[in-house]
Amino acid sequence: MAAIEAAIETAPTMVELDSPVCGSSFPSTIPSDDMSSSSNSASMSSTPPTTVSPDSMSIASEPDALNKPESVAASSIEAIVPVPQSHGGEQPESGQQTPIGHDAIVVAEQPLATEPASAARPRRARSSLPTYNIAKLLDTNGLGRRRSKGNAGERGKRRAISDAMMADRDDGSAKDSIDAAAKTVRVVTRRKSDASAVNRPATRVSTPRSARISKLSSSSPAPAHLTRRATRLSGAPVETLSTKLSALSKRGKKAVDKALGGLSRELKRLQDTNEYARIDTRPVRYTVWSNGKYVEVDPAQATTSTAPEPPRKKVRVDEDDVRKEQSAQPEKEDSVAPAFKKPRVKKWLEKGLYAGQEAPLDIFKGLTAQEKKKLASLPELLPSGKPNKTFPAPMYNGLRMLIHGRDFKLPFDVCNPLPPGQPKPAAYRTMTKNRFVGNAAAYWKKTPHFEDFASKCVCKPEDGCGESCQNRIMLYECDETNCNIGKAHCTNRAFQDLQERTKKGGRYRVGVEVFKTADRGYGVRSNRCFEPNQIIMEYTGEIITEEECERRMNEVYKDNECYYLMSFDQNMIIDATTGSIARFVNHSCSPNCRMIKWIVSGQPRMALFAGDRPIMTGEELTYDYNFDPFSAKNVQKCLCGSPNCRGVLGPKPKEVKQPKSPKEDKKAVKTPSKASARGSAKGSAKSSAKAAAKASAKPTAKTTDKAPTKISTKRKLQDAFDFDGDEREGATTVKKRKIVVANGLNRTVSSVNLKAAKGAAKRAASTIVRGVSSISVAAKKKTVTETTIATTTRRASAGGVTKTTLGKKTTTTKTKIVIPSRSPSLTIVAAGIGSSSTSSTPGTQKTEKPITPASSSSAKKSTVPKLTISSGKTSPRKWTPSRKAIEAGLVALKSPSSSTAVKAVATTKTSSGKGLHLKQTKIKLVSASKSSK
Ligand SMILES: C[S@@+](CC[C@H](N)C(=O)[O-])C[C@H]1O[C@@H](n2cnc3c(N)ncnc32)[C@H](O)[C@@H]1O
Repeated sequence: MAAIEAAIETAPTMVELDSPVCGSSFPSTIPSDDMSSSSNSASMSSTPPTTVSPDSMSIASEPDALNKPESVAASSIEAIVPVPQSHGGEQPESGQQTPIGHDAIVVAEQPLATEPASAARPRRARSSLPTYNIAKLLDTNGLGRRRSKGNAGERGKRRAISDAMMADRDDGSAKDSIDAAAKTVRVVTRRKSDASAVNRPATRVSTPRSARISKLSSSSPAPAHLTRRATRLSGAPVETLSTKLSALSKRGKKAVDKALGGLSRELKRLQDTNEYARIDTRPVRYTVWSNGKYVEVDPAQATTSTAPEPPRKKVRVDEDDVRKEQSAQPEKEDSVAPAFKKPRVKKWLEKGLYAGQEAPLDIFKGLTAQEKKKLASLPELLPSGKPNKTFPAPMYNGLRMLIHGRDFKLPFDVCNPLPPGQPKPAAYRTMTKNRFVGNAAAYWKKTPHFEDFASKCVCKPEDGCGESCQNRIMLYECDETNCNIGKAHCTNRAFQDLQERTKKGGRYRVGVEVFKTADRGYGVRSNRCFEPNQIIMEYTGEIITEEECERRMNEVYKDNECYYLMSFDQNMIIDATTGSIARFVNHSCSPNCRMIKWIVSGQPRMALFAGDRPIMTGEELTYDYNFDPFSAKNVQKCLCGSPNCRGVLGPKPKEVKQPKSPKEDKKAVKTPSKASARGSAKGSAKSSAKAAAKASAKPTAKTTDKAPTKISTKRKLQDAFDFDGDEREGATTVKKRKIVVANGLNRTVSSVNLKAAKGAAKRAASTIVRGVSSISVAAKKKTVTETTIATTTRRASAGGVTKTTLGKKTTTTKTKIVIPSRSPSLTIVAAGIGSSSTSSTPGTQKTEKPITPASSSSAKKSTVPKLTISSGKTSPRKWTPSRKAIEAGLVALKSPSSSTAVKAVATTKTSSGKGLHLKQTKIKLVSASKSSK
């Protein structure tokens, strides 16, 4: 006690001696306005910093700290400095720092108002505020002083000063003060020393330090605000490094000093700081947010460092499991006391959506026979014999969905990723329904199927008017008048389906859109998916007669680049110049669609159907024009880009009429199609179709035509167009062609006809005129060659044998040529371009170079429908064959290689008008099959 008191008393004395000794002009007091300024002023001082009470400095710089009794800054327990009331007549304000010389700052804190002054002040404390140059006293003024935060800018300066001072010291002024005892003291000082401990040489202290401390604390408890705490947050005084060091023996201190020697001086100085010890002196504030809003927290709670616990995740506990566990618990406890917590068992979903619902006893209940049949054939319902060990499907393998069905739906954008804003063709008049113009209606009424369609099919409900439906085979759409099974079961109502689909409108229901192709003008593409054979859109327009067509070609469309004319029946043409967008569908040699003509409610209608494979969104829709250039001059280069492209908009190779071997002829007689002789009786066509349907249903009908095929025409045609090797493939492959009996469902007319070619070709006196022909005419501005072709497609009633007869009355010189019969669904193109074989001299008439003198047509004009196709302008993508090719083509035309041949009469006339030299070539093709002769 006496020692401590002596130490306290010594301090003022030393201070008094300090100034003259040091010779410094330090002011005894430097009043500071506030804490920060005091801190700064300390930093700005030219005196080297001291390490005395660094914490008090840092704490003093924190205004918050001063307000909190438990966090009041002070030195450590060992550095309890009595606060005198007055010194030199000046009383610093509470909370101000009182500088001690330039180096050390002791925070002068007034005792709390609640504490009595006597208790807060030691007995012998001076009323005036003393100043201590503790650094000087400790001989640590040459060392750096720890600074409060935010004074980094002054570091360099401080270092410089410090170095200078160190140099001074090295010069000897302070040499004497460096001795062995001081070494120890310095170490202690550096490690958070206190003045009293340092000032007293270790040798003078006889009692152990711990004893002294305890004595001190018990005898004169320091005011709470002056008691240094290790952390303001913990509130509990901790044993500091200095106390530990001071308790060490000399040897131990040396060891520690050595161990710390690796640290830089700066770090060593900082070792006693909270920052170094990673102690947060500011409470961490936790904010609470709920539903995106800030929640006010009780300030008392907010100031505490304890963070609110995050909400715990709710753990779902299955009540059954709890009960089970509870019931199982006593048993287990009885047997073996569980040492560890039982691991949780993972739960798996074992049932589907409809778990727990009763399965229908009879899944076929309420279904029609057809539905039952369909359901029974579902592979999902067939017993597999193996237990299902994979994830089970919804209840009963999705039976509910299988029975009731549910449409799969996706947002339209997903199905239709096509970018909008395609360039649209110039405005044109549209027509959603065919319209007869002129005599066309009268013509139509004269056709046999105008009455044929009315007779009913013989299907049963379970058949659903499938492939064996004679209506379907005849390409008659079922309706209430001609269908035996009714709408509920009938599947042969494509046009009605189309109408229902498009009735509400909308892009998806319409399903197609016009777009601009790179090289073929406009085209049509799908903006939805289509199933195989599904109806896509109708080809509508004005139904005109051949004569009307010719007139329009010459008068109305003579300047047009493209004609939208489709031959689809005898003497009738659909002119889609005013019509549906189906007219923009381009040709492809590998098409994904077919253009098929149907009779719907007794009216001729044409529609584009998907092919045998589904169509995806964005695909360009194409069909095979079966484009017959007829003359090499009229050929247009095909730009479809398919691998098997024929190179030109020419006829399909497979459509080359297969000559019949005598064997086949015999077979044909035996086939049921014999009943198809149309001429036998009115309406016999349908009955023959029924017979044909039965025949076609039998798989035996599939035969291979092994007879040598004469394809001279096609080959010559290929030659005419100068096909290269690849393009010849089509011609060579038709050498041996299998003739497969068509099954009748949504097949092209051509395939139907091909099937029919099996037998009844020659006896096809009764003709079902059903030719699907497309017309594409290339126009030329200056010289127009007009080719007139009359087409009659005759199809034998026994499954559709078709004969094509092309004919046109000649006006001038007649040149008869015989052309082998082509596809029944012949597409006729007369793209007459300036023919080199005709003179362009106005007023003169030149007979086109006779191709082959042919026998005159034996076909009766009255029965041969005519199709007039006029050539317009030259297509910009004009195909110009070589002369040799032309010759070859002509040779081809005159090759009567087929038993069923078409005789053509080609006429050429040249006329002029309005400065234009019109050269018209009219070719009349007449069916000249041997049988019909
Ligand atoms: C009925 S139009 C089709 C629509 C036409 N692309 C348009 O822009 O109006 C027939 C014409 O289209 C062109 N065309 C169609 N398919 C073609 C193809 N695969 N290659 C070259 N041109 C084609 C030909 O000029 C042909 O005469």
